[in-house]
Amino acid sequence: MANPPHGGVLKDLIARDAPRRKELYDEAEKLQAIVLTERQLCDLELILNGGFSPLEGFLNEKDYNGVVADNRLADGALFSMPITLDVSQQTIDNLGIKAGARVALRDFRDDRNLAIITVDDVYRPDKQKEAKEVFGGDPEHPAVKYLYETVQEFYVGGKLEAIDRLEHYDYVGLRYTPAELRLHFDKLGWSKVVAFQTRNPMHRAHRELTVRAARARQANVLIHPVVGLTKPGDIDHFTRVRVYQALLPRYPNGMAVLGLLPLAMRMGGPREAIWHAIIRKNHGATHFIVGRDHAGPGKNSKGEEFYGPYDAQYAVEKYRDELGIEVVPFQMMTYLPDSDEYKPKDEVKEGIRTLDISGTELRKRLRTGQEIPEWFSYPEVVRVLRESHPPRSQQGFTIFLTGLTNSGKDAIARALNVTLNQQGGRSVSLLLGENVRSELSGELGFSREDRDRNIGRIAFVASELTKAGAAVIAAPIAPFEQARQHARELVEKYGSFYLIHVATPLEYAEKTDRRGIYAKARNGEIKGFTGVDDPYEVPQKADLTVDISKSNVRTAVHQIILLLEAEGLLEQL
Ligand SMILES: Nc1ncnc2c1ncn2[C@@H]1O[C@H](COP(=O)(O)OS(=O)(=O)O)[C@@H](OP(=O)(O)O)[C@H]1O
Repeated sequence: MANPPHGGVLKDLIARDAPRRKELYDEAEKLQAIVLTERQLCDLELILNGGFSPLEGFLNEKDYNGVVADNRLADGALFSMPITLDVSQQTIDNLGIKAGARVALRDFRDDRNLAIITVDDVYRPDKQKEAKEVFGGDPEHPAVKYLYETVQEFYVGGKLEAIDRLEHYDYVGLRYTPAELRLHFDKLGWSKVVAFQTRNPMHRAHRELTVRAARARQANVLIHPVVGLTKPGDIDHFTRVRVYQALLPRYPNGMAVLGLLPLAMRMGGPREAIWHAIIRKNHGATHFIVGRDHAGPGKNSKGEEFYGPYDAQYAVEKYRDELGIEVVPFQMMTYLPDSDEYKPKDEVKEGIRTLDISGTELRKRLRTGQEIPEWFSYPEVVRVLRESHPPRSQQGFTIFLTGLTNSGKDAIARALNVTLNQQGGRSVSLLLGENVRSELSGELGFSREDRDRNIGRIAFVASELTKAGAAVIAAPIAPFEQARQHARELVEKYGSFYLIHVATPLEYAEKTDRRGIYAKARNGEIKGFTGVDDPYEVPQKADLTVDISKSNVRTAVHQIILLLEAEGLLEQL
């Protein structure tokens, strides 16, 4: 038998309300609806399927206050994370949200009504208190930032009735609800299950750790990775799930099961560890691994940890009797090359050689294509990671040339296009200012606002192409620093961005202008022309500055190629 859920009863609202589904569906069609955000949707899914038992809805003020202050719902039950439905004053007014009202909760992805909330109360949370008590208060903590920057001013509390489950289109077969997982364990005859939480790829150390934890208790393993929302910058869940799938056959004798958890993490360290344990208990696990710095968000900008390395372990220890799931505290595993085995760090005798590869080092090796040794990970796992992290020579990038009309930026862009095509290995996209203007920005003029919009479009296209692995060459005037910076930020989400300032002086650009465009600007035929009667902000930190009046197009292209070469972006021929 699987572990009893938190509070004794699995609050599987989907199953509970199934007989009334049609009735609720029809009612919701006539109700006002709150369209849920991504995080609210994740929370809703785990309320509806019982993953957050004993919750049956979003917290009302009494429960919220108890959870924030004391890790307790109003009835005294242990619960450590405030699960709240935040709305703006405008939404409250528009939808007429007040105590007693029934409001539909809608999925923004497909406009389906998933539940009805009967409103208990609408209240204004003390965000400062929530930030401090729940997350420790550091304004740089991602959940605190989210609380201040994204969460609306009011919370709506109330119980839910379930209309339907959320639709998923990825890894459907691995998305077990708590009830499904419990049934699965029953079918397998598993009575002891050690759950392992992760938001990262798993390697040999994790496999050794989980097998060790299970063997010591004659238990099985639930690999229970988070696929809802994790920390920005984490490896995407698509890649991670392929990693877990590749790792699974490495467990002895079918010891482990893989199930995906649609949780929106808060990176709340100790609070999060208690919450995670409750969630795993609800999914039927009897044991839960809590490692070093469990669910911690790393360091703040001053280099300080948000939590102590073992704060999460102390927190679960404090509530061990009430938790009803045995917490397995774990040290970091380290590799002992002389005996070719993994051991928890605290069990390694002094003087014994150990080897580790940090997350940063791993990312570097993936980026550069450097070897990842077999003692660290399995070849099939590394293969999956390499597919999603091609070496620099196969990654996309954007060369963003900025400068005055006839500065030579277009000639450099065209010549670079030819040079990169000759090199091969990537598709090359050329976004010349005038082409973008005719194909994408036909309705825009040359006011600051329109220019920003134009650069915004170029940045969007460049970032999408960079994501797809292309070499992008953009050559608009882009006279404003802010818009160029925005373009950099957008592209750098997916690849490298290089700002090339074509700093050919105005006099030269004007003197050599065979199209007569400067003449038109001078005699007033074209108004607000950059360099003539409209400003050009000189880039503060260009990656390269070239000047056609002093050298030539060939030299400029060569300099750019050398830059790309030095960055490892060009195939080593
Ligand atoms: N008022 C005014 N100011 C500046 N440029 C003007 C203007 N009117 C038309 N043009 C011609 O439009 C071409 C494309 O400009 P951009 O899209 O690169 O400008 S911006 O980056 O949006 O500011 C640009 O050509 P290239 O510089 O050759 O691309 C200009 O010649």
